[in-house]
Amino acid sequence: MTPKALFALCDELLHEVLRFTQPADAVVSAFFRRQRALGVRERHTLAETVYAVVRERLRYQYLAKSGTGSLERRLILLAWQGSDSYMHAVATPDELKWVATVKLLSLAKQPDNLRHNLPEWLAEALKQELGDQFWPLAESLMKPAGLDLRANLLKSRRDEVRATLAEEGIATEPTPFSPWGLRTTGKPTLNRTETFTRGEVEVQDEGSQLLALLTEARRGEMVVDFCAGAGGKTLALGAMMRNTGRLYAFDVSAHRLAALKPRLARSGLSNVYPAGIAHERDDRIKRLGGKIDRVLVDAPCSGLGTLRRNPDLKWRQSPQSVAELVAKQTAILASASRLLKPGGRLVYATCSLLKAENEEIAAAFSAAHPDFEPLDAAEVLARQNVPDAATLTSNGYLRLWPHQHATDGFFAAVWQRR
Ligand SMILES: C[S@@+](CC[C@H](N)C(=O)[O-])C[C@H]1O[C@@H](n2cnc3c(N)ncnc32)[C@H](O)[C@@H]1O
Repeated sequence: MTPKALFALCDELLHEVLRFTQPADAVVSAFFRRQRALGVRERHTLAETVYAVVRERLRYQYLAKSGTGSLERRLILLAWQGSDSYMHAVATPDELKWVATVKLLSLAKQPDNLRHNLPEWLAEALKQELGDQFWPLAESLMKPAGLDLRANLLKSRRDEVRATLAEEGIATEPTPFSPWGLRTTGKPTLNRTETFTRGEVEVQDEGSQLLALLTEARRGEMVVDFCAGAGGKTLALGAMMRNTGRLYAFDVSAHRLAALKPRLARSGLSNVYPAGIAHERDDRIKRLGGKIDRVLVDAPCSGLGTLRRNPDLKWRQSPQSVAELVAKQTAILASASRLLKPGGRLVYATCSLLKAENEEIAAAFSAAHPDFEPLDAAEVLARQNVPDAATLTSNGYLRLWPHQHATDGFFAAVWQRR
């Protein structure tokens, strides 16, 4: 494809993504499905350029106030992630001069929003929560995330998986906290490796692995993954249970549960029972009331802890959408808790950074449910051989931050039913 044609496609894709009516990853995948002629590198360039604009949208829009041509073209020239030769083939000498000049502008004396690139409501909430840690967090949220993997201990060991991946050209390091985790650099195409097709490894952020560990799920138990989605945590729970007992994977989205099927087949698990539910008070939940040993509620949330991967979420969420999520989270947690037997374990988790979806939900649940005793997440993780577990928690809750722990932002609260 000629540089000019690639720029034209980038313009079209950026225009679609910046409408923010659909998740950016869905828009990008649908676009690539329509543009079959695009090669791997071209796709990479388009996606990375568009994501760079979304990540630092306020800064780029400010810089693009000068210059000529359509706004999309100016944004692409500023954020271009492809080769310089393409840039030189497409941009006029004046445009090249303009890009070089505006990129040197200092934003130090400009309003904060041009540096943190967050909507005002979110920046305010995070500043209140984090104080002087706000800026390190804001900076980390503008960087792309690395890729973490989880070794499937049902099929292999972490060091063995690391060795076979290395043989297949993928270098990894053990993650610092999760005993199953491996961290890669760059973006390797994992699904072409035999280690992956044999089911010995899955993609999973280290933070998600720690959430699964908080359940302490064991052999022979009855366990529910209440909001299982495509089953990232289900697979980890099934392996913790050593493929014994019964693990229900519930979700209201049949479409998401369908994505669990091929992953289950690779994983070697046969103790998982995926089931679509209509809502959190579905009859199936009532029938299982009081019978379950462990329940993980990986609640639907704003996803703001994943801004490194999904930077469009900051432009798609709002105080209104967060308020709606809070109501949903409260209802799901209350309903899911009824599944537990006395002595059973409840874990509520989100990938949100906001107190409203995290500590406030957990505190309200504790106040309304005196029969649930809060457990200290650091003690639970230490029992699961997580090193330095106390550095991962605050006030007894798991609190992971991209700038501190190099994971996505995660929260979890743990209770035991009396
Ligand atoms: C954070 S995602 C789950 C991610 C998944 N646990 C994983 O590890 O890949 C939240 C999920 O909650 C589901 N959900 C939304 N409302 C629900 C409800 N009332 N009951 C159960 N699941 C619900 C969504 O469909 C979504 O898949």
